[in-house]
Amino acid sequence: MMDIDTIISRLGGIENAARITKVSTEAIRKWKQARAIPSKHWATIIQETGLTLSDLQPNELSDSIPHTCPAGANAVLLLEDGTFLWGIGFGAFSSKDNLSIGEICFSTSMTGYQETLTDASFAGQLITFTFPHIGNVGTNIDDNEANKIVAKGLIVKQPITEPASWRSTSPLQEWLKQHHVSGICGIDTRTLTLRIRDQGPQNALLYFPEDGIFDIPFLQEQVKAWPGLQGMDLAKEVTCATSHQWKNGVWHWGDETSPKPSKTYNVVAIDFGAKHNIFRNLVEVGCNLTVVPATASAEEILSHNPDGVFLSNGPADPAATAHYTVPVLKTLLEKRIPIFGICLGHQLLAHALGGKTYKLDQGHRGANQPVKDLKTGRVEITSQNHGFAVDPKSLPSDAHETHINLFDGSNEGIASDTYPAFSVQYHPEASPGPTDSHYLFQRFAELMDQHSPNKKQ
Ligand SMILES: NC(=O)CC[C@H](N)C(=O)O
Repeated sequence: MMDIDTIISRLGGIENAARITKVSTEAIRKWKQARAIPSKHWATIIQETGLTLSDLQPNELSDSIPHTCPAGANAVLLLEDGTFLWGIGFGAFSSKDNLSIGEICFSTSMTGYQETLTDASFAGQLITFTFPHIGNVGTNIDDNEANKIVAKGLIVKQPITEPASWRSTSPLQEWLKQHHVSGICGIDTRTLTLRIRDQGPQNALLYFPEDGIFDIPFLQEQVKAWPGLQGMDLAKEVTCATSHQWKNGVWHWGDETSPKPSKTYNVVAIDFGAKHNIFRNLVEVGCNLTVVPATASAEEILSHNPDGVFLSNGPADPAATAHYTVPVLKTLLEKRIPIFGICLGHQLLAHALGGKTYKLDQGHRGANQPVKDLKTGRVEITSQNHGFAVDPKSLPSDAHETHINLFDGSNEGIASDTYPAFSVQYHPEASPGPTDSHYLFQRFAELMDQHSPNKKQ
């Protein structure tokens, strides 16, 4: 780790440092005194001194509390357990009024960082990727799963490089800036991941101040005071404002028009923070989609004469969202409307059937989770992003477990024996991830073929 005196001498002393950074010698003396350099000067200093990230970043977890920012770092990641990680910030600067605070989680996906950052299920969470190179292909206008970045912050190992893709329309750090989201690099993400794995989910705060001033006691207070995801309903914050139609199907290489499905179904999708690729896949199997807000009443949903209802993925604690959705879902079940749920939708269906959910010690986030279909014995490699799970023992006798996770045996799917309703914990739409489970969209179409209330009329 290089200290501030060495950096100033590398720049050729105070006079030269002032000339290179275009600030007064007075200001350089203040930096020396405070042992901190404001963030906006780092790019120039790195360029002029030829310093590398490893010269600047301690790159180890520290439980002791350094009250001054080490020279070279300009951003910090604080964990609730007292861990400090100094690093180099990118994307938007932080502000004290709008902190990047939430639960820290890791994703093992090697691709699809843009889809992950825009997946609304990540509301209230900071994401660290176990894959060290994030940002290599920039960002583009097609790979969004929502209209904005929903994750609270991004934590990566390597600095973001120039985008190497013909599809890129904006480098990752610029795109983050446009969406007012901060990132930090130079972090030992392996050690960080082990800490999250071993100690379980906890609060974290990423701080990248423009003025280089770190009010550590304030930041520590904030990270401790954040209430945590348990008991939190964030679906209301990420759902759509009003009902609307969804028309786009899956994007086919070189052709933006999907083949016309032979049958069509009237489907109402309840949006708890839905990923766009789920809707595209539903259109692909013939669904005419009406998307309604998370708080839509049963009357409103039924007024669309649905052949089926889809329950989307979404953020935070299903038990909190269940308070206002279970009465609606119970009405739909009683009316024998075919129901298909994904992730949060799966957990809400379990609640409506009388089951319970709990917080996992270790969430599943990545594109490599093996799931076994208990009926066929077939194993699917799935894309996942969840921190809560359905307790299969809590299910009533007329509902059964259909899929399990082969990493930890947790529940991955349920079906009702009384009602035409089934759901999965994982993400058959992938985006990012493998497409082994696409058949589930077809299964929903078949359920509507058999049980649509409109068929009987
Ligand atoms: N992707 C999702 O829908 C996540 C569901 C829920 N928020 C969980 O973390 O378990």
